[in-house]
Amino acid sequence: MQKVHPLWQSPLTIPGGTRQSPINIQWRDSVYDPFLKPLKISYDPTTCLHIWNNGYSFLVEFDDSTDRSIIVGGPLENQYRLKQFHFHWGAINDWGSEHTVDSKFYPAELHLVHWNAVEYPSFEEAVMEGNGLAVIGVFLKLGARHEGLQTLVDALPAVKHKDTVIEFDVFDPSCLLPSCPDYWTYAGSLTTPPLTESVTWIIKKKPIEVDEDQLEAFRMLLFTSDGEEEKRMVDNFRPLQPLMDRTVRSSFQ
Ligand SMILES: NS(=O)(=O)c1ccc(C(=O)N2CCN(Cc3ccccc3)C2)cc1
Ligand SMILES: [Zn+2]
Repeated sequence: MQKVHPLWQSPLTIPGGTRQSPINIQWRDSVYDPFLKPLKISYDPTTCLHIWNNGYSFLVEFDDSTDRSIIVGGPLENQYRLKQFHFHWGAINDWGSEHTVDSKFYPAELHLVHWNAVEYPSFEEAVMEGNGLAVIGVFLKLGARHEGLQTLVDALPAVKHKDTVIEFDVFDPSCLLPSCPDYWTYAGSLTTPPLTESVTWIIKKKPIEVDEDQLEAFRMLLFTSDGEEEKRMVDNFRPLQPLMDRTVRSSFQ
């Protein structure tokens, strides 16, 4: 009998899944790959469209009809277009991230979602292909207030309920990336339905710092629609999945 985690209403493990996400990154088991290139990121802040509470997280979505916001290099064969970014977080600061490092949870994790527009005609089709998506993961740790994040936090009360959207027309997500270029990379999956094994994960080694009020702003969002009994949007992370026959590579020694 498959274990079904109440939140995701999806099986905890995919039958026959061999590359599921998230995973624990055991630092000493990761393998330095000198052939990994630096990741090149170029985002156009005017491609930002809106913020949307989809009932799992809040997504900041981008106009992906052209190659104006892209990443290239790193472990990637092609350039990938930015589609959206979102976060996963906990009810308290002791957990919340999807990936862990040496079994340590961070209070939250940012995912910048990109798709292979060189090989596939749409995001929806790329979601179904082994090399369709590239997601940059950035850990959030408790510390100093993050000024770039604050513009996003200030807009969250407007998307408190599921299926609410607010226009958000200029934002450069590169302000949410740590300055350190170091990352781990491995072949994985979406961490929400349909859990397809289509993601090249690029997990930044260094976290960014955010303060308690900013994390609390995430926690005041709701899974529920206006008029329903309120359920706070917290603990929206998938449980860790088995590494199976995978190696995590590092871009650093
Ligand atoms: N946490 S994560 O980074 O792994 C992640 C989760 C969800 C998404 C996302 O935008 N969607 C997943 C598929 N869904 C729509 C869809 C498309 C085709 C078939 C079915 C459904 C949208 C992207 C990244
Ligand atoms: Zn995610």
